[in-house]
Amino acid sequence: MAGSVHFSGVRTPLLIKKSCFSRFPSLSKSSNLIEFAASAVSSSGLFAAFGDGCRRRVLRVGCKKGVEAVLREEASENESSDDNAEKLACVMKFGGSSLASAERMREVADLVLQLRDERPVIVLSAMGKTTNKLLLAGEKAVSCGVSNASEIDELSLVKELHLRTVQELGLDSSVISGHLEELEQLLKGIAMMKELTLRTTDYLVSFGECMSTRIFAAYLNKIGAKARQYDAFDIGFITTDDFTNADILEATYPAVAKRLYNDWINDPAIPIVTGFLGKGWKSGAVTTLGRGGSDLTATAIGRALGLQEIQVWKDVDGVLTCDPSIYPRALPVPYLTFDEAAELAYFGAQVLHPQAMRPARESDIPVRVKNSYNPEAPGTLINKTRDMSKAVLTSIVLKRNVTMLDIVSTRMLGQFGFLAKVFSIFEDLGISVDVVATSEVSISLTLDPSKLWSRELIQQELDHVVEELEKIAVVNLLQHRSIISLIGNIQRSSLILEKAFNVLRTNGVNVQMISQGASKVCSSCSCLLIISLDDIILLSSD
Ligand SMILES: Nc1ncnc2c1ncn2[C@@H]1O[C@H](COP(=O)(O)OP(=O)(O)O)[C@@H](O)[C@H]1O
Ligand SMILES: N[C@@H](CC(=O)OP(=O)(O)O)C(=O)O
Repeated sequence: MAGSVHFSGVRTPLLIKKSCFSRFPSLSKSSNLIEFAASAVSSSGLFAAFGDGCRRRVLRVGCKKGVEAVLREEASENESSDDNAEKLACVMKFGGSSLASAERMREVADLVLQLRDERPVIVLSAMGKTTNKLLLAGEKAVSCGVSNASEIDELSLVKELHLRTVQELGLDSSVISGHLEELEQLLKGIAMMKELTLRTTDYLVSFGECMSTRIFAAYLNKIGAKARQYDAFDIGFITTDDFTNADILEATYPAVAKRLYNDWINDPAIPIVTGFLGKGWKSGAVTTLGRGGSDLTATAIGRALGLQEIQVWKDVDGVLTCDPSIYPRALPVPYLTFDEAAELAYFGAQVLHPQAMRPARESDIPVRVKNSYNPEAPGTLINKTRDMSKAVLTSIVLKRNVTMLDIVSTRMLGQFGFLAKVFSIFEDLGISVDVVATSEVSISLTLDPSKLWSRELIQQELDHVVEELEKIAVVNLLQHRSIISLIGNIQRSSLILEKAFNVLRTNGVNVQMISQGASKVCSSCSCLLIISLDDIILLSSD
């Protein structure tokens, strides 16, 4: 294959079904449009800065002049009244795996109190596997009939987990009973409509984070640590209206800073914020940031408040050399750059949300990945740069069940406009392209199903893509491929590839596509090898 290139960032917009939410009053949690919706789109890009006097902290604010002026004014007012007050200094995010039970909530509360001097903002995901259960409950509600909606197994499991947790923590069930009733009503509504839109899906899963944060805040208050619960969609997390995969808009940063900062100054209490959730700037409805999106909530808060450190607490000793479910002897990687971490996440490492590094990188705030089950472990520290002199291969990521297309032009050599036509087809169909390799007359690429949340591309969509491409090319569709991403030192890429190919050859595995992305500025590279599913099974068992 000649002239192989890698475009890791070629993305096309997601097609979104029109929602029927407005016809569904019982589902309409919040119909208010966001006050500063206009500033979200017409952001002036002006930046204001105010420091906290004693710390390396610059709050950069990209917003419309009006909001900016208000903020600056309030900041200076606040600064005069709180010169000696201690400011919020770090954000600690705990995922579902850290919050699976009452016992885990207690342990996380102990951890938060031990690190109280760091004056943290806490971001929480839903408890355990609640998000998956809510999604499944929603799917079942579509076809189970209104009278059966209350009996959906997953609803019972969610209720049971949350009520048991509340009881074991010695809290009053009123902390979440309203949410549980509303959740049941919502499932009945879905059953009645026999339809689950992306918008309703987001509203449905939001119950997980809304309940976990309420329980945790109530527990901290009960044990005498003053805490205050916040729903992210109520404190300024403004997003696009791309339900199930929304992007945070710039207006979020000043709004969140203003709300958390003012409350902290006026009446200090540990802020407990829902991860994963936002508010669509046009619809005013609850949105979510894509699976694992609480990591992004944490880094966005870090950037909004100009904090000193962002901590992401998981159930592993940091970012590991590969997925421990594939290779149990995987080791923690002590240091990573933002670019390496983003690359790792983008190519499928479940440990971090693909977009989470962006706010941290933009504001240059270190991110520490720690283990809530083993707080003593040093974890992984992610920064702008690191010493690469001894680095060879940093991490291996496996992405399974990838669809690959070989597209060969039916025209003569040297035809111009072929690539443009191919990509415009993907753009029109709203399908995201992942890895790309080209030669003079052909192009091989893989399709990224991640924008179509929690499901693979369906056969109908694939048939449609092939049909459109066949108008200009001969197309070969290959399903069930796997991408092995080798993330390592750009200076050692030949050594990395030599070793990788040695292993593959020894195991009789043929590589069907190869692509290397390298950035001259970030000194790391990612080599992507695409092989068949059978071969990956062979390699994993070896
Ligand atoms: N390279 C990797 N390093 C660390 N964990 C990984 C990696 N690849 C996959 N994982 C999986 O990611 C999980 C941690 O992420 P996640 O489940 O999202 O945590 P949480 O829900 O607490 O945010 C680990 O339990 C591990 O199985
Ligand atoms: N609860 C959401 C958001 C999230 O970030 O979860 P976690 O931190 O447990 O991966 C999800 O399951 O996707």
